[in-house]
Amino acid sequence: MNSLQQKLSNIAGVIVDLDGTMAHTAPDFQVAINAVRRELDLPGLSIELIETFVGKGTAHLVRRALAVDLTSAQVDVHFEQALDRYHAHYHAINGQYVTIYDGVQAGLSLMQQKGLRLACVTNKPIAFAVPLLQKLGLEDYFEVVYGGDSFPKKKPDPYPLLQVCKDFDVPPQRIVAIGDSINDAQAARAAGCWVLNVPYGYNHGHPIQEVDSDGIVQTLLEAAELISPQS
Ligand SMILES: O=C(O)COP(=O)(O)O
Ligand SMILES: [Mg+2]
Repeated sequence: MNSLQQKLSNIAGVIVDLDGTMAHTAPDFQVAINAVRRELDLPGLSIELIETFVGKGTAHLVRRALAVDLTSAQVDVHFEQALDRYHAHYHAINGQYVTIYDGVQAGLSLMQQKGLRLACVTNKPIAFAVPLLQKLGLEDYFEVVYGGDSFPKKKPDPYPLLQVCKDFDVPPQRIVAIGDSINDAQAARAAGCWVLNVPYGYNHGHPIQEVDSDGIVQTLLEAAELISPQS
């Protein structure tokens, strides 16, 4: 057993992030953001740029997408309506252009077979998160799902992760959080959970190797192979 496997033993539950970890959702974000920008007579943005805005919730995404060419005073003027329009556009397409990353179903299935309890904690609004999980056929893996608006605080605040620990009635050191961004790692560290990062998602344009975590796994299946409920 290597030292990472040792750390990830005696685990009771796993908290999995959604955008950039289970699902490549940036194409949906691009369609909805560019629809809002079109209504404001602004040109479309590339998926690569939009990916750097993902991970801190919808309000952050919309603000950053407006700030590409508007001053901060102009962003303030347009923000509320742009957010409303974004919600409408996103609602209309949620999941349409999304793909699941390799190893997600296999990883979640193996975690379940090992007796690990599963929660999904995302910064995506809960009204979008649950239908997306349903559409992708992933909803049944999770005992609980929390969105960025489920509580007054979202990742990188530890609050939603600590709530899962309470729900499962297990201490944070028996929980592993898995995510694609520094938000997931900071929330896990602050909660006292273990944290694994995946390298294929959206880390605000920064290499995932710069993030303080317990390890990087290539897929959720690799994570599932490392994590064990036995000490
Ligand atoms: O909506 C977002 O900002 C992304 O959310 P997630 O990476 O926490 O799933
Ligand atoms: Mg993410």
